[in-house]
Amino acid sequence: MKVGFIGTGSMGSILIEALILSGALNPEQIVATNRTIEKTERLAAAYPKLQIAHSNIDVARSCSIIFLCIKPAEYKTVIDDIKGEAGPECIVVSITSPVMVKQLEGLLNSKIVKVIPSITNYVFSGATLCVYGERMGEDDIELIEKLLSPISAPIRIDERHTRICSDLSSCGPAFLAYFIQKYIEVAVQETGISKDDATRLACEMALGTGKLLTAGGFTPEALQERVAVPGGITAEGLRIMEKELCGLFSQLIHTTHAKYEEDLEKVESRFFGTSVD
Ligand SMILES: NC(=O)C1=CN([C@@H]2O[C@H](COP(=O)(O)OP(=O)(O)OC[C@H]3O[C@@H](n4cnc5c(N)ncnc54)[C@H](O)[C@@H]3O)[C@@H](O)[C@H]2O)C=CC1
Ligand SMILES: O=C(O)[C@@H]1CCC=N1
Repeated sequence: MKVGFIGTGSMGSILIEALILSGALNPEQIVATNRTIEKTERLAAAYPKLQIAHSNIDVARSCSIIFLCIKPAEYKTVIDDIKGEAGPECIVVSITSPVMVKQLEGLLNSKIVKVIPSITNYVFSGATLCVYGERMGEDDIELIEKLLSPISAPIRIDERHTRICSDLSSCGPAFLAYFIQKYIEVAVQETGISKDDATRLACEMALGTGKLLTAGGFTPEALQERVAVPGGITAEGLRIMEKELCGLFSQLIHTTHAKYEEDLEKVESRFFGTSVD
């Protein structure tokens, strides 16, 4: 089985490396290309058996699974490139949230699955969000989940919830990292602790908290309750957070969803020419 990657930018290269390092794929099973081919050449320098393709058509011609690791604006070109080659037995995996499975089913004869990864997959953790198209049979689903399982927990989602699921799973690492960065910056400014010490402590804390909230069996509520002893210091900190952050998350979700609606419209107009703008 050959697995193709069109787009070896940030997410494409993370997926390729994670799949190789986890043992899910051997480098010789991978055929990859990118508009700027040097990006794929850099990957091939690290994994010499990985095959570089010099066009999107070559990837489609040689692979039974093709990952599209490109941005929404790039779909039209790539779909036009591969549609003559990606046949009914081929599984096309799209990793982009505002491109709908139905849109791809309308443009390609292949089986379609949307898989939204997360940077956390690089360390074999986090989710991959899966939306299966109508042409995906049980065997195809099993094949895709077998491929994704060594690097993630594949979780089936309703496509209507793509945005909020990717906010939590894929944008979440950046949001959490922002919180940690600000906490460190202020700790340094206010107390004179070194940035290195503060960073080490905060990052070890984040790792341990993640473990408690997964394997450790804690819910977020139970964890707070356990740490915030009555009359203690954590409770005072939580009181401030509740006061200062209460509107933040709904603003965050409204903002990501508004941007998503914009992207959906742009994709619709590029594919079908029916945008309002
Ligand atoms: N970065 C992340 O954490 C996540 C990204 N995604 C999604 O993955 C998609 C790609 O994101 P990134 O990898 O971060 O973007 P990126 O810009 O780093 O990578 C896209 C790659 O596609 C290549 N490309 C563009 N047009 C092409 C064409 N016609 N043929 C071949 N290659 C072409 C570009 O040269 C670039 O290397 C986006 O839709 C993003 O929303 C999804 C989940 C997480
Ligand atoms: O920032 C972005 O648009 C992508 C989607 C999910 C994570 N990164």
